[in-house]
Amino acid sequence: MSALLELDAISLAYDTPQGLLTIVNSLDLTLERGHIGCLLGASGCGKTSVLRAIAGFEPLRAGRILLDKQVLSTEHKRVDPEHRQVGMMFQDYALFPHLSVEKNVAFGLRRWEKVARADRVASLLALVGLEAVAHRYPHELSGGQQQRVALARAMAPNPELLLLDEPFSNLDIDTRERLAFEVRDILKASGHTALLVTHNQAEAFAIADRIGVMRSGAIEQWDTPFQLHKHPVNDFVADFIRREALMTQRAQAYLRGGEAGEMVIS
Ligand SMILES: Nc1ncnc2c1ncn2[C@@H]1O[C@H](COP(=O)(O)OP(=O)(O)OP(=O)(O)O)[C@@H](O)[C@H]1O
Repeated sequence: MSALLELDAISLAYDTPQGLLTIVNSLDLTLERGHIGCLLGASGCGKTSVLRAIAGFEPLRAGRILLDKQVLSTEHKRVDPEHRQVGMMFQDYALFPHLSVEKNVAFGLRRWEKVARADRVASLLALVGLEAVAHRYPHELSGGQQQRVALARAMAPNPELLLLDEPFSNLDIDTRERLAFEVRDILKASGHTALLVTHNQAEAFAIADRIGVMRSGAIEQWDTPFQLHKHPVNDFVADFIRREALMTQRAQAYLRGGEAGEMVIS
């Protein structure tokens, strides 16, 4: 395995009327190619800011962001979002209401040759199980279907890295975890590397190969779900993980699979 995404001591801050507000201070993270990473933490700890910085929407105050060894951001340099090979799926899905499912997915492929574009859209719709609704409009879909359109649209140009901001937050609680497993299967089937943020532990444990537990702009532990559960590095991580011990049976089954990440239903 090789590192695809590297955050090397990144710092982020916002200009506010009260002065410069530092949100993230010297954060490190390495995500392997083909892995699904997840930033997990309470509201306001800086998860979305980190995602936006990786997408190129926020400047760095210090540190470096590298994708496949290419420097995307430093304090002095910022590659434009559209030139980063990074796809982002937003919390509200941001689907185009006047475009059909098919056309939403094809949106980022406008420069592709017609036949190649149609093939790509068809294979993505098959992957996310939406062939039957290809001609419907977003308002004619369930929340889960809309989420899968948004995922297919983000995956369409085949970005090196997918960023997913609270991808399940608009769905009801019963649907969330099921879809987290479904999205994991889709990402694994397509071989995509992805980083998502959530404040929901069951979702994180359902989907991720690596989870970063965040507190106040820092990652306390970046590890496998199994290690986080069994060997938290400090009291904060231990409390955080145990506090949400109401994880569903499927997440627990995934954990029982240990390091291999296989689901063990017992
Ligand atoms: N443009 C901005 N200007 C000033 N402060 C901001 C800005 N964007 C975010 N913040 C602040 O930065 C902190 C981190 O915000 P961020 O959205 O990254 O956190 P988060 O962990 O993703 O939270 P949530 O789970 O609620 O989305 C918060 O205190 C937020 O109020």
